[in-house]
Amino acid sequence: MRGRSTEPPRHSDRGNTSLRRSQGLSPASSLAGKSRTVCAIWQRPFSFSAWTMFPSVVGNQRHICLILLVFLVSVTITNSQDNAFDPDVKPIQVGEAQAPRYLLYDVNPGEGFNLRRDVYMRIANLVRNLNEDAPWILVLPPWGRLYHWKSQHLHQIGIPWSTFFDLASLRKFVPVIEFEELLQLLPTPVIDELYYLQSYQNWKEWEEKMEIQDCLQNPYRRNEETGRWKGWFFGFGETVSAEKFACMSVMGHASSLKPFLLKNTTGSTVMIDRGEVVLHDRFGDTSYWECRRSMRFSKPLRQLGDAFRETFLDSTDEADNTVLDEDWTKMKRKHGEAKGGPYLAAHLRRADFAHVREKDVPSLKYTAKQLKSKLEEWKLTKLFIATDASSKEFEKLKGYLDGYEVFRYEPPSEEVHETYKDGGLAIIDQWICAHARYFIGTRESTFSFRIQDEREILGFDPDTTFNCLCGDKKKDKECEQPSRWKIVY
Ligand SMILES: C[C@@H]1O[C@H](OP(=O)(O)OP(=O)(O)OC[C@H]2O[C@@H](n3cnc4c(=O)[nH]c(N)nc43)[C@H](O)[C@@H]2O)[C@@H](O)[C@H](O)[C@@H]1O
Repeated sequence: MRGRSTEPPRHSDRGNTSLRRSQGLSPASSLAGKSRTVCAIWQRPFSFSAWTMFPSVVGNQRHICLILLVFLVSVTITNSQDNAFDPDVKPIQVGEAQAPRYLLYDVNPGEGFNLRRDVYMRIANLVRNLNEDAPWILVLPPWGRLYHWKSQHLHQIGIPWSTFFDLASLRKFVPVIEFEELLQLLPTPVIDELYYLQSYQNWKEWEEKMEIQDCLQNPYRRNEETGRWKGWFFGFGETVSAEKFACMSVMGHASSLKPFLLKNTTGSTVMIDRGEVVLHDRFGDTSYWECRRSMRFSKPLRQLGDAFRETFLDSTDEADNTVLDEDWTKMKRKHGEAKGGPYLAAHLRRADFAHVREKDVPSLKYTAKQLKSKLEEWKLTKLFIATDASSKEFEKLKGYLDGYEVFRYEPPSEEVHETYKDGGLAIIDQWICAHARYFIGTRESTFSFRIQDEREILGFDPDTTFNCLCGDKKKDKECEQPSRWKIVY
């Protein structure tokens, strides 16, 4: 299967053309809210302050409400008529709002943080697509049990998304809630339907298809007493279970699950595990980038990164032209607008990566040689290194970089590490790399890819972003540089 341990090919283009659409909830779901608003205004006397500012409008209030109501009903009916995949869907009647349904997902336990972020984008686009027809809410899978999070003294399970990301920003793309919020809403901690995705075996030609089949593997177990299915459930497996379970073979894009979810499931909570099996609907289009832009890091993490930049790297947003608009939907930068702080940043992925992708990861000595050459070219003396290398390796690398100021992020207190965990420190590393005058990453690492995205959002010249270190053996050959996946609005 493509795209398991590494990011999927960045060229997925087959898919549902209906993905290009305006933002926000579907007409159906927004109708539920809008109809309530309309009725509230209808019943309200003329004291409603915004309206009283415009007497002529207030005078026609009832007429406007009536027109709005007729318009909203017709929009809903038109949309339901457009619904090609399910003729049975009934148009929603005013005052009869559909309850939202909840989509949960999980990813192969072996995957790292930044590949998981990529899977979030596939599922978020699916949920956005679902919302064109019915109100669905995406349930954010708590973070935990990640192979790369090595700090044993920290409890790193069941971490809510708000620790790492700004939920208000995510919600400007698609409705989301934390898993623990969902548990508070449910009468019992039971997920109605659970589908374990798997790839088709021995396929010859790629075609979009799916079917319920025997499980090739299954990490869930049926409890004979209750008949319910038990499993990891983001570390909440002691209490959480699923009512129904099936394995589903899939070959397709994330939104290929839409008709299945709308027509073949009835539960109010539906979970798909192994979300990485489905591909991006489209890689690199406007919708992809909107979702990516909505994945703002949480403010405290950004502030910690900014404080480090200012203290050690003489870097501030004002001086570097990297001022962030708090509302991502309003932020649109041109390439080259961002200048970046007076330092060079490198992401040096080592640990397991150095074994799995031996040819792409240079030795420390050759890394230093490449970095020195870039520092000279850019006339910079400060170097920030984000790395999962051990302290011993880092000191060795520093030894090769004599004459330069070399920095690595250290949390200002143990409390910061305890609060934001290994995942938070990695995000701060990414944030600092994203603000450098010049960035060079590790080939094929999704950690480096996400830094490249961030720099595209900030408006850097792509020449300063899409660069990677070369393996030792590539010294004399041409070293392939990363594809330039530029932002589109
Ligand atoms: C070999 C493969 O590599 C793939 O990793 P790759 O794409 O680089 O990137 P990720 O999927 O993020 O996984 C690498 C993890 O290692 C840590 N890490 C890597 N580089 C740094 C760094 O510079 N600073 C800090 N603080 N932490 C770092 C961090 O926890 C990060 O999420 C994995 O997704 C696959 O599961 C597999 O392990």
